[in-house]
Amino acid sequence: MQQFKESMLKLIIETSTNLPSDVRVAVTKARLAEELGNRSSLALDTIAENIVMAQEEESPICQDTGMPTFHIHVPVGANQIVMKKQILEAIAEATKLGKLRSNSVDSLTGENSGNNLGPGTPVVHFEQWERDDIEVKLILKGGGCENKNIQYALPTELEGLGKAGRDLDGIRKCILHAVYQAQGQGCSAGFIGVGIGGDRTSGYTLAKEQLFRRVDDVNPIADLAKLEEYIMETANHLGVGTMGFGGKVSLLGCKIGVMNRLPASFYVSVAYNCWAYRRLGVVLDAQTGAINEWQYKEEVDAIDTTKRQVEGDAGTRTVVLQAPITEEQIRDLKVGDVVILNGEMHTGRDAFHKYMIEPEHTTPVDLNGGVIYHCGPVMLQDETGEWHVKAAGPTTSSREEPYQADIIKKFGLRAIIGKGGMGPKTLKGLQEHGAVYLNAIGGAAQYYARCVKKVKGVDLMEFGVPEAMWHLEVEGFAAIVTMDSHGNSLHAEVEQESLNKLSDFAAKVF
Ligand SMILES: O=C(O)C[C@H](O)C(=O)O
Ligand code: SF4
Repeated sequence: MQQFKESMLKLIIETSTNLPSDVRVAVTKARLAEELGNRSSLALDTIAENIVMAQEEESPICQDTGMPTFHIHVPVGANQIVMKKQILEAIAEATKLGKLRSNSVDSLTGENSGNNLGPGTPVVHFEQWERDDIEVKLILKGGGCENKNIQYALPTELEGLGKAGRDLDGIRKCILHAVYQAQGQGCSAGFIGVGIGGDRTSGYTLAKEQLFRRVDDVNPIADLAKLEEYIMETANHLGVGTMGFGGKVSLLGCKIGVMNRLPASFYVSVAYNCWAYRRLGVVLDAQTGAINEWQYKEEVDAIDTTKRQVEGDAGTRTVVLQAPITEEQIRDLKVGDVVILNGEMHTGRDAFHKYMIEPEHTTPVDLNGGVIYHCGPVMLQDETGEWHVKAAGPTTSSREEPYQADIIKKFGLRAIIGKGGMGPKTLKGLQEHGAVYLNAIGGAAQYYARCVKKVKGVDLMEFGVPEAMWHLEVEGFAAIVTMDSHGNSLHAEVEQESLNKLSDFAAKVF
């Protein structure tokens, strides 16, 4: 097993940087299906470019490299203790190389372990089988889409769909609702794994196991094959679109599994995975640990990175801004404008907002007219001590909803960049204080990393790398105004429209 650790390191790096072939095919299909010239198609262009960049640079597709979860099949008698130890070493090594973000945080103290190791991280499941080789599958599922997982207990009442009973039709309603409630926050268009039955824990496990199925397989259970097909067709009528921008494609894959349940419980558990659906597998020689075969890696057509939309399509206006920004410049912006940002921006996410809301705390730099980017980047420090951005896409903004309006006021911010949109309190704050919300393309971590020309410094490092306040000099950072200073929110609009469409599917189908 002398090559096992090296094989695991290869698997981790490939999974983080090189999207599986079936997922690439699904993204390409989405680009062809989306209406040319709309915002979702623009976002898909960026996603396609990002996928290719990540592979070329061997850098993380998305900065959130997720919870590394291994599913391993071993022959009887294989030494699982040694394998687990080497997996942990490979995880720490991949983190040091900037292929994984340090993502393991002490839930009580908030301390980041720095190497992706800690209680519960990574997740490693072993199972024995009768073959004499080893199979290791790995999924890197990020936190934003994990937050959009949902578990239903039937019977229940669902907004837009009414009663969902303990039958196939009730299950159908739960799954449609799951896609609706995710909106763009889990970086749609996503993939869902569904677990019917089990208990609260095994139901979710079953749902997550579905994510190891191939996007193009056909469910062996006829009823579920029919349901999967129905969901794929119907969910794409909800109009959520890529990033929740509205559009024809909201779902890229749906896989449903079933297990028995207790008489009193009927769970439908849904695991939502973003478009950055990073999972690969390898088959290893059990003696040497060498890789004999890769899974989910077929020859497929290269991702076409030709822009399918040109600026100015669909009446899109492009505005170039240099930070710091004036109130007048902000008041001029409307939902739908594309902003190209140059100058300085500062990252600030969960720990930053919670800390800065306290009256006695202030930022180490002047933020008047400034830009806060909801982002937890992957960073590497060179021998001279200089920091470099390895991946830097946006994180889900809605988590900052309780704080954002007050933070805008307290520091005189003019722009907030994130993804998935924010709620009514922030919208009101933007209007009152003359600020704007810009939606960057979730998961496009290489695309945005390229816009960072210099890391000017870092503060609040005690929060750990993803949560620290990074001061970045950017050039050509493109994002779309989705909430303006006049009370308009594209997110509120798309959510309402998709709820209306959801109610079109309330009638019994199965
Ligand atoms: O933690 C992150 O960087 C992003 C997260 O996966 C999210 O989708 O919000
Ligand atoms: S930022 Fe988006 S693409 Fe990245 S892990 Fe989170 S949900 Fe997935």
